[in-house]
Amino acid sequence: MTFWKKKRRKEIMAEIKIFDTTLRDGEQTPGVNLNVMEKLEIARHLERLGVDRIEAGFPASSEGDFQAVKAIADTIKETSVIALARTSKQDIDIAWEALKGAEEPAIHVFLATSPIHMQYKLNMTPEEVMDTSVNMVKYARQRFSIVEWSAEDATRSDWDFLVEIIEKVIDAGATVINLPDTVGYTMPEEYGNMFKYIRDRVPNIDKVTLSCHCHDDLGMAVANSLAAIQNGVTQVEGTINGIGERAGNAALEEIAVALKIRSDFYPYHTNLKLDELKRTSDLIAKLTGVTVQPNKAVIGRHAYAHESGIHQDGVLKNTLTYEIITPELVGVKSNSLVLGKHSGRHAFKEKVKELGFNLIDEKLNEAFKQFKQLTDRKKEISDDDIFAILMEITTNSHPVKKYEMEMFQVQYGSGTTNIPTATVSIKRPDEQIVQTACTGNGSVEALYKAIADLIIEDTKLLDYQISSIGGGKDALAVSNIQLNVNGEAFNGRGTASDVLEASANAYINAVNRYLIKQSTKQESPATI
Ligand SMILES: CC(=O)SCCNC(=O)CCNC(=O)[C@H](O)C(C)(C)COP(=O)(O)OP(=O)(O)OC[C@H]1O[C@@H](n2cnc3c(N)ncnc32)[C@H](O)[C@@H]1OP(=O)(O)O
Ligand SMILES: CC(C)C(=O)C(=O)O
Ligand SMILES: [Mg+2]
Repeated sequence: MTFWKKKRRKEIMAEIKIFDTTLRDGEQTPGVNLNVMEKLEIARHLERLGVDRIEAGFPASSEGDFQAVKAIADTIKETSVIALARTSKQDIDIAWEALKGAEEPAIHVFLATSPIHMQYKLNMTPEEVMDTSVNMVKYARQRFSIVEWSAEDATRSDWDFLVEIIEKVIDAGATVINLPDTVGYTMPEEYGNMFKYIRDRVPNIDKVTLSCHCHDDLGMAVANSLAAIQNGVTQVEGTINGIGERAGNAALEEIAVALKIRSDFYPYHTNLKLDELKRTSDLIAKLTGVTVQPNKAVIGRHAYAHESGIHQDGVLKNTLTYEIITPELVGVKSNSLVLGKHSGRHAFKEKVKELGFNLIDEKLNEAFKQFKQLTDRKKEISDDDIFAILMEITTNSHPVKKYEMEMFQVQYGSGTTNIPTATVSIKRPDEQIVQTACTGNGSVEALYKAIADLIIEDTKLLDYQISSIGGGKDALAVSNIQLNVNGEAFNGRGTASDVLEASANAYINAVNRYLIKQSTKQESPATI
């Protein structure tokens, strides 16, 4: 295609807005519990990725969510920030308090419309659902110029009821209508037909943006979203890496890249900077502790790897034989700056930029110091190693007093005479240094028993994973754990060049995340 033909085609390609709900629906992934600093860093990455709207949370649901939405609304200026609310004046008021500092405050009000939800969950008649939706959309419009209304469980709702209620909420002032497939039940053709049915019958439908929101229970979330787009939807909701409640949400990276690669078939485009996808995905995987499966479409680690001889032969002759997406398109770098023992500040600063971080001088110096310490222990420093340092620096600097590991020693043993024994010394938040020794069936168990003894909070290990980042025998160990702290689940992560040190760091990290959450609760009441 010539340059002018391409330009002309782009002009006639309709724009699809990307609504990212990684921080709201994505955080509903079991065990995921992001703190304010982490959410803010994710929001910065989403802003740079070019999403059109960030759903930052559900402010009325908790103090932590309120704080995070407020911090994001006050900081993110290039992207519209939206928050979720039930059809309740109190939820809408709390959302306003969190969002009023945003460039363009927007609210997302939802109420279920399916018979099963109305009867059993809400205990409301269809008429009550209709009146409540209309009244709360009107109420929200008194403050917000953008009001999205969602018919929760739309795909199991009566289509004629949807036609009726949608017309009324648009008259009440809704500016976006979202029809979610809340339980991932629908099929592509059926979902597309539902949007067509609504567009053909709701007389004022052209006044609003139509939005889709799909879950992946039957593995159809991306296909369903594309079918919705083909039937008049101009906003698509989803999460990066497809994380979310149950089987997750539609993976935004898959939708955006499908639209790009098959632009011959789909006359649509998004505003995403596709080469930002990989680092955004990496950050979210690491902060949430939800790792991306290696064969995941678009951003999985194997998505660009060719294993078998015939494929390798084909790729060597012409990459197009087996590669429909180039790794560069989504920001998978093949030959970027390699850093090591002899690298200086300039190269390090460049690498920090390349990895998507923007650090003030003080933090940059701290990161450089940690990088240099690592080069004393490790010959080759990978991007993943540097990424781990930067994440700790940017998201772990909350002023709350935390637990710190002072020293630990593990004596390994097998058989009946040598019992694994760990001696641990930690500094508690009140600065007191305490020490104990414990035995266990293995080194990690002995270590964790000793740490648990010294931690004041009641802790119980729910899940433990260990993996490595980078290659070679001096790769960094990463431990991702889930810990019950005083009755609530927290993810913890730890990185170190030693497996036991990474494991210990993960345990302490999970408890410190609990402390950060507690301090957020005390700092500012969300109730107004
Ligand atoms: C499809 C979705 O993703 S919806 C969003 C889901 N997200 C969340 O639930 C966020 C986390 N949730 C929470 O922290 C809590 O559930 C809270 C704070 C929101 C509410 O907690 P509680 O007041 O203890 O209520 P609980 O969760 O037990 O029950 C939900 C109540 O909200 C009602 N409700 C559910 N949806 C709506 C709605 N859209 N509008 C108004 N009320 C609603 C339910 O009927 C129920 O009311 P009831 O107490 O009169 O029976
Ligand atoms: C709140 C709504 C939009 C939702 O997440 C769903 O229905 O899945
Ligand atoms: Mg959802």
